[in-house]
Amino acid sequence: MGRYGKAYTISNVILSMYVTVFCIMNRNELKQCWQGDCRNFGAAKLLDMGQRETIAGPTLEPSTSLPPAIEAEIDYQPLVENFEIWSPKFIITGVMKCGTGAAHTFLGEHPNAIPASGEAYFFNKDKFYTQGFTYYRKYFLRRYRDKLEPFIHYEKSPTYYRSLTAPPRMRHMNETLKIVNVVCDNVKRTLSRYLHIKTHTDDGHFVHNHLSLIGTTLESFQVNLRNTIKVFGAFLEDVKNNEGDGTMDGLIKALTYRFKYKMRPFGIRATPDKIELILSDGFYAVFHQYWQQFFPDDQLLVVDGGQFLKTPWEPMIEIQKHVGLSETINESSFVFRDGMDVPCFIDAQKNVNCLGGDKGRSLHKTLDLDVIRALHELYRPFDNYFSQKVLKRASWQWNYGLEDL
Ligand SMILES: Nc1ncnc2c1ncn2[C@@H]1O[C@H](COP(=O)(O)OS(=O)(=O)O)[C@@H](OP(=O)(O)O)[C@H]1O
Repeated sequence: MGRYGKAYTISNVILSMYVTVFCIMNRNELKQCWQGDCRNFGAAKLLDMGQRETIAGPTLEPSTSLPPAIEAEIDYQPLVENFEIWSPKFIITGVMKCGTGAAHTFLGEHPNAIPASGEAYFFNKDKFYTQGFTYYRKYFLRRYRDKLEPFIHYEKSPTYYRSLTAPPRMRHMNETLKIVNVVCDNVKRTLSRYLHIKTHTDDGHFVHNHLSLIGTTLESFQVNLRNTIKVFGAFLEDVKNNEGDGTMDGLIKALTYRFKYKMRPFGIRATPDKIELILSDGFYAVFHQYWQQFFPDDQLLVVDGGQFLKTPWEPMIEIQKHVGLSETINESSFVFRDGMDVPCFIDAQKNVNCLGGDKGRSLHKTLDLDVIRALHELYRPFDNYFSQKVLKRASWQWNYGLEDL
């Protein structure tokens, strides 16, 4: 072989090495790697091929529109072996007290769905996330004899929906993950949340005495709530006019900024009135738009949790379709048992599965009419913005406490 022949062979080898590397990495990965950041190098492909026990993350570029402090907090954990097999394919992310337990329990009756063994709070609590995916995997090791292949794992932790770290961390875990968010009438949610805090403070389950800050009885809670609604309403008006442009759009944008920077009314430290924290948990539009930064709309399902009390098959059919399960659970899967005013699951052998005793606290309690009205007034523009502008669907028919008027 002559001098030119040798040079031709060497340049062909270099070219084919370059083409191979380029095929493994996408254009962005390559560019980043040239610039010295090779964390993303073929990570997803290595995972598919199962070549290493742990792989370096993240598989996706971090979002560009997060405050630097949050970017730093995300701290992606490496994925682990056999991840494709055990990891959840969908997650119920909230909303706390909206019927997430009903969604989780009823889905657990599906022959191809395997629930996690508890609420993991893995993606929003650093003390769990920093233990890595080996720790998270433990939630999915339980064996179910009655489940059929192919099965899919799922998890629910009802406070993921309002977390800054959960969406990017989940996307890092699996960019095709399906999300289910159960929202509900904020007036009933406020009552349920109070009763939840009261029960768990009284039984010593909660370490901090939140109850003393919001009202030790339902009566005193309502006295405080009346005052908070007034002060909070004025605060929101200020934000709308001074930080937004006086419109609802502007208010939502300003609140989104406040959410991302953990300011009042979202940051625990920045919000001295703890009732405001309960109320801002109902600004679903703010949270949902944040999730939209990380997942496409067709992976984000929102259902009305109020339906779990009357027609649970409706949200169940929507959820099964969304996560790719057969529509096994339908109207015939539910029964209203004598003496119980909530639907329970009934299987082919006539076994009945009702939700545990800590669900249904709010069903025989209510708030005073003036409080109900004031809360509806506060939430109506937010709920309408969420349904019409964000989800592009008809308004929710939320009128808790006003049904018979
Ligand atoms: N079928 C059925 N059976 C029992 N309870 C039902 C059902 N469907 C919805 N609900 C309502 O769900 C409320 C609890 O919501 P969550 O499960 O999301 O609560 S939690 O965040 O997990 O603590 C719970 O709120 P409370 O009434 O305040 O307990 C119920 O009203």
